Amino acid sequence: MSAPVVEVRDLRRTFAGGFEAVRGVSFDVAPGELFALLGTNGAGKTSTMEVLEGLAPATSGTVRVLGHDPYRERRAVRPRTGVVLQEGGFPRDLTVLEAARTWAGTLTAPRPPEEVVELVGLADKADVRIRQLSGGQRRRLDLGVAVMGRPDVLFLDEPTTGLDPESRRTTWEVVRSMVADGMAVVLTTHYLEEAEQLADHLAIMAAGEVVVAGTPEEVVAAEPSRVRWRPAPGTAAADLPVLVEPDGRPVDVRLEDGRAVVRTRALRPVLVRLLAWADEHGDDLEGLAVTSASLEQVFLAAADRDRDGATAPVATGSPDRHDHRDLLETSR
Ligand SMILES: Nc1ncnc2c1ncn2[C@@H]1O[C@H](COP(=O)(O)OP(=O)(O)OP(=O)(O)O)[C@@H](O)[C@H]1O
Repeated sequence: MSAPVVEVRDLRRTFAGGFEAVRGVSFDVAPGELFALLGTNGAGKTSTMEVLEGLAPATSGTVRVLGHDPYRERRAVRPRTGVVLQEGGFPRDLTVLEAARTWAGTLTAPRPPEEVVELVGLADKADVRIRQLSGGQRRRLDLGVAVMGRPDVLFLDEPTTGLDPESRRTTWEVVRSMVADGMAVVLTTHYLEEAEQLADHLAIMAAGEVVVAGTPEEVVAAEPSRVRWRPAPGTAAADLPVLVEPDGRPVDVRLEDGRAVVRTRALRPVLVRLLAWADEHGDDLEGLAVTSASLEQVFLAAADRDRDGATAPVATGSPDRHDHRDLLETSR
């Protein structure tokens, strides 16, 4: 396997005043991989990204980008890194194409500016001045400029916040094509759909720690699916089915707000057993609803842990997955 493009080991970052915003974060990003960093507001995503981008030193721990310390060895890292310029990076009197050409002039082997302008869907705006672009169009120009030098790694801090769905899609297509060409991308986002669509691996941060990490499938599989129904009036907890998972572990079955609720990571076999139990006991399982775990559910559970102040990492590996989102009617 090729060496990781980004290696983060036990990264900590404490701000002046003593606030520890990043508390022992570790992850790797391989070439041609998109890694998404998710988390609630203030979870520490930007504080982490700034260290990766070489804008701030780590307080402790190790960060390597392309084998170098991005802060101390900025010169070695910077030319091979894609950075999205802050808005206003170009004189606003320049047209889109002039700005792209100006930037190309600073690079050793740039993509042709016309190609980049086309790539980010701004071909029809090539001769429009930057001051006349919408905010979303400016963001796309920034992205085009960031990938113009064919960097090995691209850092994107909330690249699609505030973009309309079409601009967001264009951004996704650009990022996808870059990843397909072998670029590594580290992305922070508040859009779970974005992470689900793009990420090879993701980590959810809460209060400065990674609380869940893995492929999107692993992360979702770590959260139990739920089966609910309305039991007959007067049903007590002792009347609920006693179910076991295929490995013999007892299934969590309880009464919640007048509903019977089953939580399991082995949805299919447990559902089969529940239906057999219902047949045997003449129970209609009225209002039966199956909710497969979703990234949103995992995110909300992580946010809850954040609120509770308990951020023990959840290990995810390659669990025996029973993902039947396509087969079952789901309800939230
Ligand atoms: N310069 C600073 N000095 C002190 N505390 C800071 C500083 N910058 C950020 N913080 C704090 O560090 C924590 C993490 O902030 P950070 O911007 O990394 O979060 P985030 O996950 O990117 O959030 P968001 O989703 O809102 O962008 C927050 O509690 C924030 O208030």
